Amino acid sequence: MSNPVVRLTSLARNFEQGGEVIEVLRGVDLTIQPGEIVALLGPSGSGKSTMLQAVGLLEGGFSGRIELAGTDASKANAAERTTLRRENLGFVYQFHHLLPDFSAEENVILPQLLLGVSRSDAEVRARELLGALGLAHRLTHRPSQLSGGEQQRVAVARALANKPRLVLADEPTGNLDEVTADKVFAEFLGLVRGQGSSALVATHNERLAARMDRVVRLSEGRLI
Ligand SMILES: Nc1ncnc2c1ncn2[C@@H]1O[C@H](COP(=O)(O)OP(=O)(O)OP(=O)(O)O)[C@@H](O)[C@H]1O
Repeated sequence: MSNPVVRLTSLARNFEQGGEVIEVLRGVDLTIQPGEIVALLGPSGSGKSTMLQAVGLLEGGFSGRIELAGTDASKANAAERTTLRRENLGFVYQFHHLLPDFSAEENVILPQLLLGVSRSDAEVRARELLGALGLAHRLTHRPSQLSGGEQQRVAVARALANKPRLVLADEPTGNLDEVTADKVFAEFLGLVRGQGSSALVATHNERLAARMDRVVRLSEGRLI
């Protein structure tokens, strides 16, 4: 059997605020298998974003073990973490974080070039993804010329461009009205499933959570 995509063991994180220590994560254990789509629920401030930042290897300060595709990322140096991130992960946030001076297509091409994909292959992939998301007519638009739903679709295409083993999504449709959020989320899930990626999706939305394969909840620093 192949390695789990992620294995977290006793993941913990404290923050210090005004001399007081807040234990946000107090020993999180989680294993995600290839192709599994997991909803991460929890009240505001429970540590969902903190947990995604740990798995995304975006911040230090954590204790415990983070394994990505069989590699112990907790021991990796900064350069190794960057490589692990590029080769394994895709990110979608509540706000699109697209590069404002680049077109929709360029925003989806760039992460592929960073991984060494040829420009022509990257263009084919960008058009395939943007086409599947109904944006074939928006390739040359810049983010500011797109609607909120279109911007999030481009962000989804960018996250999936390199067929990451794991997509980390933090309230990916939290900034959209309900109807658009439902549509974009369905498209996101369809594409993630279609390419066999796994996903860990932080959300407040129980309705969206119910569409995923498994739901985990953060409560008092642990998963229940
Ligand atoms: N850099 C930081 N310094 C100090 N405290 C922090 C820092 N980052 C997060 N926290 C605290 O950690 C707790 C968890 O924050 P986090 O953003 O992970 O929660 P969340 O579950 O994602 O919340 P939300 O649903 O509102 O986005 C909060 O109490 C927050 O104030």
